[in-house]
Parts: sequence; structure tokens; C-alpha cells
Amino acid sequence: MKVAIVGSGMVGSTAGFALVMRNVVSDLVLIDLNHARARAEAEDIAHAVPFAGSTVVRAGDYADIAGAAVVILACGVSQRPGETRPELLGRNAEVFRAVIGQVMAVAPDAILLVASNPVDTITQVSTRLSGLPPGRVIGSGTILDTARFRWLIGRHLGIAPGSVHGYVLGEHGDSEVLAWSNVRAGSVPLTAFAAQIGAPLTQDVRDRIDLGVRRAAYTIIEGKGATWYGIGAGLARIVQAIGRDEQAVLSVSIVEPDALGVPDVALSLPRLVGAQGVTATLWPDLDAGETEALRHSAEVLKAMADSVPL
Ligand SMILES: NC(=O)C1=CN([C@@H]2O[C@H](COP(=O)(O)OP(=O)(O)OC[C@H]3O[C@@H](n4cnc5c(N)ncnc54)[C@H](O)[C@@H]3O)[C@@H](O)[C@H]2O)C=CC1
Ligand SMILES: CC(=O)C(=O)O
Repeated sequence: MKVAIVGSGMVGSTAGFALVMRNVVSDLVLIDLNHARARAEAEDIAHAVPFAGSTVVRAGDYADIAGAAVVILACGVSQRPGETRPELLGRNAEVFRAVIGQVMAVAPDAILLVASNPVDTITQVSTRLSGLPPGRVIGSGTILDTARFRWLIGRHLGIAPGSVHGYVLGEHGDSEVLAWSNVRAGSVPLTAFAAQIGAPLTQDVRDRIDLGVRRAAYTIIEGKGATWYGIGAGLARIVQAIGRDEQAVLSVSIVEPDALGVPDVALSLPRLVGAQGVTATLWPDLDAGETEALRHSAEVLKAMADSVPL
């Protein structure tokens, strides 16, 4: 499978590295406005190939996207310390207006995988600009927040994050919803398991985990300027699900025709991901508070999407 990455900064290049280490891609093309950066990242990533597999990695231009099954879009600007994701919208929507047409001209059959923030709204803008069906324009959405949630719960319980089953829903951002009522450790409901092993989920523990998920990006950006490893791994995970036609359930963002009464809005829900992109959504059973919070998140995102001129 051929994959192209437009925007070979920290997120794009780390996604490329993660793809190489997973050995799920035969051809990887890195593109950037800054050609020298794309060339340097491609060469650096290529030097990891002998330790992992056989991916052919190179820098290229838009013409080199032809034949790509997936195009990862990680171009544009990222948050400065203290800045929110929505504050990037105007600048990144402008970048995507320039980029999507060029991608579609050479790779009309590719699945678009959006990482740039605010990722839900940029996914919605990309869906409009490309004219592709919603299931073929996928935002990484809350795949990263879900990973952070599972990691923190796993640490509290002393179990592997992969044995924690639960999702963060809605916006990849401040209004996101941690769906606590759904979480299971193995097959056991979270609260029951936590009590069994003597690590109860007190309100204080929940609040700390909520903060750890919701504020993670701000804290990391304060410390090192940006985040890239978690999202790089998350993007590679999504590409693997597409490349191997896994039908994996992942929390990713696509335009939803109706999210709890909010029409036409991109947000994350657990969705089936395979070779055709997203083919189904698994609406979770939520409690009343979570349902209301998810509706609010959808309203926040809808207002943001409507603020972008067509
Ligand atoms: N979805 C998520 O969970 C996450 C999203 N992000 C977002 O990913 C995006 C990228 O972040 P970083 O890689 O840290 O930024 P970066 O600044 O390191 O890289 C962005 C790259 O895009 C390139 N670029 C800008 N305009 C372009 C154009 N028209 N065509 C091609 N390339 C262009 C730049 O030259 C730069 O190399 C940001 O919007 C950031 O907020 C970051 C972390 C997590
Ligand atoms: C930057 C960003 O969106 C994140 O790390 O969650």
C-alpha cells in the first residue's frame, strides 16, 4: 500500500516513522511546502527501515501522490503555549483550501486522513472541499484522547492499557466526553473491577484522569512546544486498519448526518475502519450526563464548522 503525507513537520514525520516501524506500508511519500524539510525527514526515516521492514521512503511532490491509498494531512500550523485548537482554524482552513484540490487532482481515490487542528472542523472542511463521501475523509479525532484515557485508567488499575475498553467521544478538544459509564477492564465494568482489586475510582481519581486527558496537549505543549509521538502512533494505527482491512473499532471523526439532533457535524464516535474507510458507527449507550455532554460537544463543533466560509 502506498501512503503519502502532506505536511512533514513533527506530526507528519512521526506518523511516517511509526508507519515504517509497523511495516504496514510498501511506499511512503513525504511532501511539504518546505522541500528541504521533507527530503531530510524522508532520509532520516528511511534509515530506520533496515531495523523494521522494507518500506520505500522518499520525499516528493503532489504528482508523486498518484496511486496512494491513504493521504495523511498534517500540514499547517500548530498551537503555541496557551493557544487553543480552535484558534488555529482560520489559518489551517486556508492551508487546506490550497492543499485538498492538489491532492484530489492526482489521487481522487485516496482516503484522506486529517490530523491538523482543530481536527474535527478541518475534517469537515476537507469533506466539503474534496466532495468525497464522509467515510473517506477521516479525522484522527479522539483516537489520541482515547489512548490517553486508556493509559491513565490502566495505570490506576495496574493493567495494560490494551485491556481497558472505553472511548473519548465528541470533539478532539476542550468539550470532549470521557464515556466513563462504558468503560470495561477486560470484560468487567470498570467500577466493579476497580473495587475488586482495591483501587476504587473515587471522584478525585476520576477528576485527575479527566484533567490528564483533557489538558494533556496543553501540558505537553507548555513543556516541549508540541505533541507528536501519541498522534504519530494513532495515525499509523488508523492506516494499518485501512491497509489490512481490519474493520477495527476506533474513535475517529467523520461528518455525521445527525449527532443527537445536531445535523451535519464532524465528531468522534467509535467507528468501523477498514479498506473502504469508515463504514459504520457504533453509537454507545451513554448515561444522561454523557449524552448531554456529547450533544453540547456536537453543538460546539457545529458552530465552529458553520463559521468557516464555504
Ligand atoms: N489531531 C491530533 O490529535 C493532533 C494534531 N496536531 C496538529 O497537527 C498539525 C501539525 O503539527 P506539527 O507537525 O507539530 O506542526 P509543524 O509546524 O511541525 O509541521 C507542519 C508542517 O506543515 C507544513 N505546511 C504548511 N503549509 C503547507 C502547505 N500548504 N503544504 C504543505 N505543507 C505545508 C509546514 O512547512 C510544516 O513543515 C497542527 O495543526 C497540530 O495542531 C498535533 C498533535 C495532535
Ligand atoms: C495538539 C493536540 O491536539 C494534542 O496533542 O491533543
